[in-house]
Amino acid sequence: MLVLEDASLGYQSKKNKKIVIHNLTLQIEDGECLAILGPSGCGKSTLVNALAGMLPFDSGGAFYEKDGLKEVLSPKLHRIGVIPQGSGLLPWKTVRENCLLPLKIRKEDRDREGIKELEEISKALHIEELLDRYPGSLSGGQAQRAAIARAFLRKPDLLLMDEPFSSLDAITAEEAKKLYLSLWEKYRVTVLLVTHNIEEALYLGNRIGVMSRERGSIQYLESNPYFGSVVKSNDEYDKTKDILMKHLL
Ligand SMILES: Nc1ncnc2c1ncn2[C@@H]1O[C@H](COP(=O)(O)OP(=O)(O)OP(=O)(O)O)[C@@H](O)[C@H]1O
Repeated sequence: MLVLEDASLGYQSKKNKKIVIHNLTLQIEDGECLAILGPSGCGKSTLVNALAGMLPFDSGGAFYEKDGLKEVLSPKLHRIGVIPQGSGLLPWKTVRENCLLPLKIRKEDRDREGIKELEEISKALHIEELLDRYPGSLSGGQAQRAAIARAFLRKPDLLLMDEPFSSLDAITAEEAKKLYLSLWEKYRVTVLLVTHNIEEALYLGNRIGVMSRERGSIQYLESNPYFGSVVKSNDEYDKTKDILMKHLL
């Protein structure tokens, strides 16, 4: 379980410190996807970067609890996967090398096992023909699916997704989300998804939180009956979207 306790952080300029996340507390259960919606500039990427270990918390912090043991969340101790808005693939490495790199870096080069799993995951994401290609020769949707493969191959303790489908056109994004979800259902990874897309949050989040711009606080839609369902439109669904939209404004 991921636990964020009274976490605050911000950016220091020459003149002052701008606090972006104020005393934020949240939990994500093992195998749960918490989708956080928030208006532009409310601090979604800042939160993701802090959880990925790229920005330090000023106070409070993030912890990973397993089997009664609570440790400070850290990329040194935990496998933290990130799927950013752009794929984040290294352009000078093939898709296969990109996918296996995180295992190599952490000396988790599970050789045959890793290679076999990569084959399975890339088949599930329909990218098995692309493994020896370089990212520059892929379409946006293909590159994003490669980034999903790379993240799942690590079997992350925590997967962070920052607007992972927002650079794709609607049809490509829908396909990539469907493939991601089928993989998530198989691996049951603990996920924090940040997005400004209400329908995406309703489709991919077991639970939805809305982050406000002013206080950095989060209001929750505790249960999400639309998780995993492609809903075109109906009164209840539209009402739920309206409620979320009101929190966002
Ligand atoms: N490196 C930085 N230095 C100073 N301020 C920053 C830096 N990065 C982000 N900010 C500021 O922190 C606030 C939160 O930014 P952040 O990128 O986390 O928001 P966001 O919710 O992800 O926005 P968006 O949805 O537009 O990507 C914004 O006001 C932004 O200008």
